[in-house]
This record gives sequence, structure tokens and C-alpha cells, in this order.
Amino acid sequence: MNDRVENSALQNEVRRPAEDRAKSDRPANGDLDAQALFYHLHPKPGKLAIQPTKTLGNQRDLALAYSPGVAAPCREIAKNPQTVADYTSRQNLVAVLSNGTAVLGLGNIGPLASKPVMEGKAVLFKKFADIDVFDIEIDAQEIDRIVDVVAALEPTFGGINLEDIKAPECFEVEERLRERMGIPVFHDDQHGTAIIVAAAVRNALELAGKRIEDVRIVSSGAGAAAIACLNLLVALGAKVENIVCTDIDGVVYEGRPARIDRWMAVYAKQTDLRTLEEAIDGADVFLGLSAGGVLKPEYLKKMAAKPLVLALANPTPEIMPALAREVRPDAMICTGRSDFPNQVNNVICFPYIFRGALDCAATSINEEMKVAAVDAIAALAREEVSEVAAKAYGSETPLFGPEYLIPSPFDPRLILKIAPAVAKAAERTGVAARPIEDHGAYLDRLNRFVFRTGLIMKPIFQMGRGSGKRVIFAEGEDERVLRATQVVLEEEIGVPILVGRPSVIASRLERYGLRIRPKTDFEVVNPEDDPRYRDYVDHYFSKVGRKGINPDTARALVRTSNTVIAAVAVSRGEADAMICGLEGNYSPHIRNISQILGFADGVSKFAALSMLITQSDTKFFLDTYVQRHPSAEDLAEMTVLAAAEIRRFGITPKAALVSHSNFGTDDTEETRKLRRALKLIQERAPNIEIDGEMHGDSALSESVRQRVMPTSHLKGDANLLIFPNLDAANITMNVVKVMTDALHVGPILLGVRQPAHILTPSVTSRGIVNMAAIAVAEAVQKA
Ligand SMILES: NC(=O)C1=CN([C@@H]2O[C@H](COP(=O)(O)OP(=O)(O)OC[C@H]3O[C@@H](n4cnc5c(N)ncnc54)[C@H](OP(=O)(O)O)[C@@H]3O)[C@@H](O)[C@H]2O)C=CC1
Ligand SMILES: CC(=O)C(=O)O
Ligand SMILES: [Mg+2]
Repeated sequence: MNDRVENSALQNEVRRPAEDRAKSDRPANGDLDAQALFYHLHPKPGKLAIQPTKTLGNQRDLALAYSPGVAAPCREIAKNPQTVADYTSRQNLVAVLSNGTAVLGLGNIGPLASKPVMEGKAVLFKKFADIDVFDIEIDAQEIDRIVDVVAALEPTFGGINLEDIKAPECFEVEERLRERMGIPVFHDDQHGTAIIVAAAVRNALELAGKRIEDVRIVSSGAGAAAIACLNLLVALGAKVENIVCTDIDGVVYEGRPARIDRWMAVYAKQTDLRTLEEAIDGADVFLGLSAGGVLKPEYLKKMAAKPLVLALANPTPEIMPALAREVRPDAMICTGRSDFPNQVNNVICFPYIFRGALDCAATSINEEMKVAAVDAIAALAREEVSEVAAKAYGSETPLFGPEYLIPSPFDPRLILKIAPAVAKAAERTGVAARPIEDHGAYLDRLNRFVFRTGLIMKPIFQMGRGSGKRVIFAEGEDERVLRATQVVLEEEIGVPILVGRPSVIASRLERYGLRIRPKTDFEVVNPEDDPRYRDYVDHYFSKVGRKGINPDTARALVRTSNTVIAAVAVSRGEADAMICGLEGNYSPHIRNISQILGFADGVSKFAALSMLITQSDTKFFLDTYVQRHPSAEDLAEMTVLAAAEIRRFGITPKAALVSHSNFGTDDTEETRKLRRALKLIQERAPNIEIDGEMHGDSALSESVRQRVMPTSHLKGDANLLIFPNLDAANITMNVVKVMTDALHVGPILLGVRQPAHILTPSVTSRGIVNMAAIAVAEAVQKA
């Protein structure tokens, strides 16, 4: 009874702050702990939930997912265990498993308290590599028990990521599990950390002009992470005799009375050095994997020139970067934290090394796979920084150097480089049970994960490749356009021309660390000073002279409107396609394009088609930007144009005219308009599969449609939704985009005589690349 009272009092005590916080307002900026608690508490506790991947909407689904249908895959797997990868999620499922004995640098806080970290690792696996994770916290301290528990989990998982298990137990646990289990077992704190540390060391030594064989390394920490890092550095060329290892008892020397296990014994030597302060004298690399604040400024002063300081303890590093920099401005400084540059953290490795290992069904993660990951990460830091990575670092684009030794965890290229390198290494060394058959297709799949446009855009990109078609960008000084230009050149999508001041373009390219240069790599049209200015004015005036524009206005507009310049360039045949719209409202752009380029043959109005790519599907929406109240004729015209555009993607259009009315349930002006549009489209383009008017759910679900209109001409799910007016189309498109976290490609402007697209001010550089590829593909097909 007393126990119970005490327990409930304790629980109340534990609960109270959470409940108080639930009632309280969001904590103020700056109080990171309070913010972190708020983050974990709201909108529901924790960071993870299970998400079904199959629908379970009716009796039939239930019969398939559960009894009796589920018996079929069970029997198949019993007959042939390999098929478990086909019928279950095992091959994409990893256990993040801890006993809570070395949780970050918080020490042995136990399995329950380790759960937020393990949930966190699970989220990182999902976010960065689309790997599903069960976090498993086990109440087990002894090696035998840990090994037995983990080994018994083999049927559930495609891989095991051991986390925050303290040394020296972790070494034996991992060794024994690797022997016992037929799936990859990877102790993240050891090998994930070692891989990223090795990449940072390689790049830092290159900048310092030092060789790994010569450098003196001193470690603070002789635990799981530190020993594994030293082992990998030795495998990559560091000399054991150049390494001094220290832990809480000081230098690990031969004959030390304090504990020396067989793993740290490798680094124990005959020496008079006893403390970190003594050992660090003249060292080139400080490897901190121990505890916060261990590296005193006065110790740091004693290090060799251009030292590398890896202060990697979490959450508090061995020395704070600002303090380190104050003492040693020549130092290259890394921490394990997300809020400083040079985040040397195993998150840059573990999602991708598992991605590669799972995708080729590797039975283990061996040394070659780890070295492949080191090579890929180190090389990536020397390439230009992607837009997303640049954002992760703040406003200034980092360039390879002391402040940017390794890529940001948000760099989307990590998965594209590391996973294939790891899988290839597994295949080379014979541990891949299901080698990847087509690495090109594999890269496409990874690309799709990164940009979600990868596969759908592929036919479009291929159409433009090597065509030599020129695409002119009106807002040529914009950072996003400059980044997109580099991709357009690298991927040979087209030949870019930028409208902008050459000096501004050149200095921005420099600032963003982009390699391309005006004149050498692309042409520039300078609105302030271009020899073609007079010709452009004459050409423009010939188009607009009788449309209310006088010569003075024409001259002014050719100086000030980059959209006019771009459109004139296309009209004069100096470019094959144009992109604008990153600045200003849609209407002035469309007016200029309409006046200068005009309509395609047989077209009387423009329309805008938007493509949304969700996690599971691709849908097109019409007309999302141009015609406020299209007539039936307008709808028919734009539908025929949209269908042709969709076919360019290799997709067969399946169209639905959507409405509040479902096959005649209401009779209004709008529904009559849609019915008339249907007739016109069927007459003009009988090859378009289309029906309407219908509800949105009837459009998107054949089974819903079947119930109300079993004889519908439309089979399957519609992929092109035609709305009665601009409000409906634009609102629906934006709502779906946000609710499904979809990627918007577009708006694709339909009906222009020559390819021209008006983007929206929120477009990303990847969005610009996609639209440039679409414009070039149109130019290729028009030629
Ligand atoms: N940035 C990253 O990616 C990673 C960072 N880490 C960080 O590294 C640290 C160690 O983790 P891990 O190796 O898993 O843990 P372990 O418990 O296996 O090892 C900790 C080591 O640090 C030593 N140590 C502890 N306190 C001190 C101190 N005050 N002075 C000197 N040495 C000390 C311990 O010595 P003894 O055994 O004698 O107590 C032991 O050698 C943690 O802070 C963790 O957050 C870990 C993995 C990845
Ligand atoms: C990053 C990590 O795994 C740790 O600090 O333990
Ligand atoms: Mg860890």
C-alpha cells in the first residue's frame, strides 16, 4: 500500500512538469531544453508512429491483410525464406537497439531514458534514407544476455543498428552478434562515428598539408567511439606509435593500474606521459569522444600548427568552438552538434550505409563497405554545395575549407553517393545476397527519393539532353537560377542564357561557390548594356506598337523588364525557350509573353497545368493560374493541350471534369458548362479518356465511380483533374500540395507559340531545373 502511494506520488511528480508544460505557451527562443521538451510533448508524445502501407478500408482488404489471406504469404515464406523480402517489410526494417549504458555523453542512464535518442535515430533513418525502424530499448547489462536478446530478433529485421552501448561490452557484443547473425550488425557509435571522423581527418589533413602517416593523434576517450575511430584511422595509414589514448584515468600506458581492456591495450605504450595536458603537446589531431569541457584552452595552445580539433562529445563538446577559435585561430574545429559548422556526427553515415547494405541484402557491413563510405563522404565535401545543403548552413554558401570539411547532414547528395558506393563494395566483396542488377536504375530510385521528381522527369530530361536547345532565364541574377544553371549545364539539359548584369552574376557565382562562369560556360544578356539593345527595341515595338505601347515606353521596357528581353530573344530566334516569374506577379509576365510570343496555332487562350508529385502518385491540375472563368470551349481547348503535355512525360492522360455535382446530380450553369466541355473534347480528341462531371472522389477512385456510374468512359483513377474555374483549381492544388507534402512541378504554361514558362516566386532551384527541362523538351518536339 505504502509502495503504491509512494509510486503514485512519484509518478505525479514525474507527470507534473509535462502537464504544466502542456498548458503553458510555447517556450521562448533560447531556452533549448524547454523547447526540446515542448517539441517531444506536442502535438502528441514522442517522435514516431506506425504507418500502414496497404489500404484497410473494407471487408475484402481485411480478408487479404489478415485472416484468411495472410496465410498465403506465410506459407510462401515457410517454403522459401528468401521471399520474406517480397511479402513483408523486413528488408527495409532496422532495429535501433540500446541498453542505455552510454547514452550520448550522458552516461549510463538506462534503457528507458535512452528512448528519446533511439526514437530520434529512427526518425533520422526514415528522413534521410527512407528506412523504417523499430527502436528497441532492452533491460540487459550482461554481454550474454544482450547477445541472446538481439540474436533472437533476427526474424524481424533486415539489419541491427546497435546504439549507445558502452565499452568494452559493446565490442564483444558486436563481435558475437556478427558471428551469429546473417544480417548486418553495426554499432553506430563505433563505425558510424569512425567513418565520418576518417572523412573529416582526410580532408583536414589535406588542407593542412599533412600526411596521415606522420600525424600525431591524441584521443580523449578510449571507449566505443574513440577506439573504433583510431582503428579505422590506423587502417587508413595512421601509425599506432603516433597515437596516444587517454580516458578518465589519463593516458593509457603499459602497466597502468587503472582498467585497460584488450581493445584499448592496442594503444597502450611505454611512456612517461600521464595526462591529456602532457600528451597533447605537439599533437596534430585531437579526437574527443569523451565528455564535455575536457579540452582546456591551455592544452589546445600546445598543439602543432593547423591542428584538427574533433570535439565530438554530445551534447556538450570537449571544447566549445568559439573558445577553441579564440585560442587557436589556425585550428580546424568540428563538433557533433547541429548548431555549429563541421558537424562530425554519425548521422552523416548510418542512414546511407544501411540503405546500401539493405538494398543488396548484405549479410554484413565489412571493412571495404566502410572505406567506400569514407571515400564517398570525403569526396562530396570537395564538390560544390547543393542548395539544400547551403540552406542547412545558413545564408553563406560554404566552400571546401576549414569551416566546411564535410557535407552537411541535410545534403541530399549523401544518399546518392554513399548508398551505391556501399552496395558496390558489398557486391565486390561477396557479401551481397541480392546484388543490385542495374546500378543506373538504382541511382534513379535513390534520386526519386531525394527529389521525388527523378523518375517522372526522366523522359523530359532525356529529351533535351544533347539537343543544344537554348533556354533563357529572365531572372539570371537570382541565386536559384544560378544554381539551376549549373545543374542544367552539368546534366546537359540545355544551353542556358542568363539575363542579368555580368558583374553581379560573376560575383554571386563566386559567393555561392559555383564553378560555372559567364561567357565561358553560358551567354549573358546585359539589360544595361547589350549591343543588340536597338534591335531588341525595334523587334519589341513591331510586336506591341499597335497595342498601346509607344516607342519611348518600348525603349524603357527593354531596359527594365527582363521578361520582355527574354521573350524578345526567343521571338528573334536567339533562344529556344524562356523561363521567368521568379519575381513579381503572374499577370504582367503573361501579358508580355502574350504580346511578344503570342498563341500557338489554333489556340485562343493560355492555360496553366500544375503537376503534383506525392509520395504515392502524380496528378495534374488544370487551370491553376490563368483563366478565371473558362467557357466550355476554353476548357476543351486547354484539356487537349494538357493531354499532349502529359503524354510528353510518358503518361497516358486519364481526365475527369470535376464538380460538386456527380454525373448530373445538380443542374447549374457550371455543371452544364462541364457537360458541354465533355462533348467538345470527345468530338475534338476522341483518344482522350475522359468523363464528367463528377465528384473529386469519383475521379480519383474507380471503385467510388463504379457505384454511381458503372458505364463511365473513364477507367482506373484519373490523373488529370479539370476544374470549372480558377478558384477551384488553384485552391485544390495548393491544399493537396500542403496536405500531402507534394512536390509541385509547374505551372506549365500551355498554348504559347514558343516554349515559355512563368514560375512562382517560391520556386526552388530544383523546380527551375525541372521547368527548364520541360521547356527544352517542348522546344525539341516543336523543332
Ligand atoms: N559525434 C558523434 O557522432 C558521436 C559522439 N559520441 C560521443 O562520444 C562520447 C563517448 O561515447 P561512447 O564512446 O559511445 O561512450 P563510452 O562510454 O564507450 O566511452 C566513453 C569514454 O570516454 C571516457 N571518459 C568519460 N568521461 C571522461 C572524462 N571526463 N575525461 C576523459 N575521458 C572520459 C571514458 O572513460 P572511462 O571508461 O574510463 O570512464 C570512456 O573511455 C559521448 O559524449 C558521445 O556522445 C559518440 C558517438 C558518436
Ligand atoms: C551521435 C551519437 O551517436 C552519440 O553521441 O552517441
Ligand atoms: Mg550514439
